[in-house]
Amino acid sequence: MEREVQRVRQAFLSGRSRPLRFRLQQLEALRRMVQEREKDILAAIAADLCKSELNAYSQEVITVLGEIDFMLENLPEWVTAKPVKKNLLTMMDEAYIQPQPLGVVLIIGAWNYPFVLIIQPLIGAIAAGNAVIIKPSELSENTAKIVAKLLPQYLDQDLYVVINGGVEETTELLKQRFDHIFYTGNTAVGKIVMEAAAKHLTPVTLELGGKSPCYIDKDCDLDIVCRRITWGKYMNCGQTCIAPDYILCEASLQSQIVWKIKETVKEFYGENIKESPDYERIINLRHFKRILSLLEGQKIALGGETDEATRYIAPTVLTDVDPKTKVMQEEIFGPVLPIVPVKNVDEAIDFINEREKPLALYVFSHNHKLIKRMIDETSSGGVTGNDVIMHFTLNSFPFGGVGSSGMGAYHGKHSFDTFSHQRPCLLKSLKREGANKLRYPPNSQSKVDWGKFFLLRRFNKEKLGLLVFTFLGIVAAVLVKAGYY
Ligand SMILES: NC(=O)c1ccc[n+]([C@@H]2O[C@H](COP(=O)([O-])OP(=O)(O)OC[C@H]3O[C@@H](n4cnc5c(N)ncnc54)[C@H](O)[C@@H]3O)[C@@H](O)[C@H]2O)c1
Ligand SMILES: CCCCCCC=O
Repeated sequence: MEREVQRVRQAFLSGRSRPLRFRLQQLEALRRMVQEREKDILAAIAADLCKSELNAYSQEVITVLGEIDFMLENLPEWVTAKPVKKNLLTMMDEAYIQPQPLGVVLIIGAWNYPFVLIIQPLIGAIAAGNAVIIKPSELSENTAKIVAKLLPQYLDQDLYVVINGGVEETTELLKQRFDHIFYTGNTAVGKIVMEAAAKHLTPVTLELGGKSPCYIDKDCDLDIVCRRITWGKYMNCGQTCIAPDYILCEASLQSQIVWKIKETVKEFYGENIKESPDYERIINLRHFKRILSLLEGQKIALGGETDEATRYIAPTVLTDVDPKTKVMQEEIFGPVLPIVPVKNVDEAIDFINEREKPLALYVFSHNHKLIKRMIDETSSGGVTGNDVIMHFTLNSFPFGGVGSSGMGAYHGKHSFDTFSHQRPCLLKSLKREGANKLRYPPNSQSKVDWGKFFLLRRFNKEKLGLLVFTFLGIVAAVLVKAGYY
């Protein structure tokens, strides 16, 4: 492992990942890989999650292609040095911020969207000029294998390396020194990653999970609300980091919500859900059993049917859920939707604030003020009002968590920034030494006064213009009087 990381570091130190032209060429090669080997990639995702190729394409491949195009379009502007505002002491100097690659980046992916969750950060890391080691999730083994097979066929083999393996290999990998670690997965392992990173003072981005609440106000169109929630909750069989985890609403709304979700489930997946190409399966038996255990003692208002052999769990809704029960203590990450009755929006806000900060928050209401209030008085990684999931799709947004749902963010320019060091560069001349005398010892009151003038004095542009104009006027008058003109 050590030798492998060393090999990647040597490739980074060769400097070839840095030129803009190289980065663009690698991103184009990655796009070619996705386009030319689309069938293989879709088949791998489909095999891992019992997902139709159409769904694999629209949930993962589209995002990857969109991200590459966005980078190719904007990278030339992002890599250029940006001049910064100067003060009176540096007025004659060159001052700019130059984004630079961090070095060797480790990307650890999760299994639930196994392709996009490693390739999207990879795009950002390449765009920022880094070398990368990718560790896909071992639970989505088909995608892990295809990525390990394809990447070396299209990208620089020494700069971008896939290492497959489970906990043992990841533990070994985490002992190595990296310049950034980008981890996607559960919060418990997030802590392990951060602890390992701390040994080398390596910065981390942690894309974690949590229980994302969904508040439904009584003032809304429940048909539309339930259609949107059904889509976001049961997509990928509930195994989505930003799926609405549970509903908060007034008790009287529960029966209508259950009825409307039931109708929508029928509309989306037909009478026989097991036959629907749009309904996935739970990733493995361990997660299947974990989700089943969350149903114990609950009032199942919809669904609840399961089949262990195929790891099928029907779209399920629980009503009158007690917040103290197990289903409300951990992220569900499956097709089970508890409804927790609350009296009103105040109680909903308190409920959210008494718990860990979630990755996403959803609020449904015709009342814009109520949505704004919910946003102002709570905290979460991201928010979508009157819909679910959709903030993920806008790459001008930073995507990430807050508190126990994660730290750092990515997507679009935010990925480029995450994998870059914003290096401040101040270039002075060896001339004009006179002005520098002010800061050299021995110090004096008049030097301090000049320092205050140069560094603390605020000029507004008009006043400064007037000052310069007056100064030039005086110089001109002196010169005229001295007979120069
Ligand atoms: N914020 C996001 O973007 C995002 C996206 C997807 C999933 N998630 C979250 O991830 C969780 C589901 O993923 P998961 O954690 O089950 O995925 P997982 O089991 O695939 O684990 C994630 C990665 O961690 C590694 N890993 C597991 N145990 C480890 C250990 N002890 N030491 C070192 N590495 C280890 C795995 O090899 C894998 O690559 C959910 O909480 C979900 O909300 C978050
Ligand atoms: C539509 C794709 C959503 C991907 C969300 C990633 C987290 O699980």
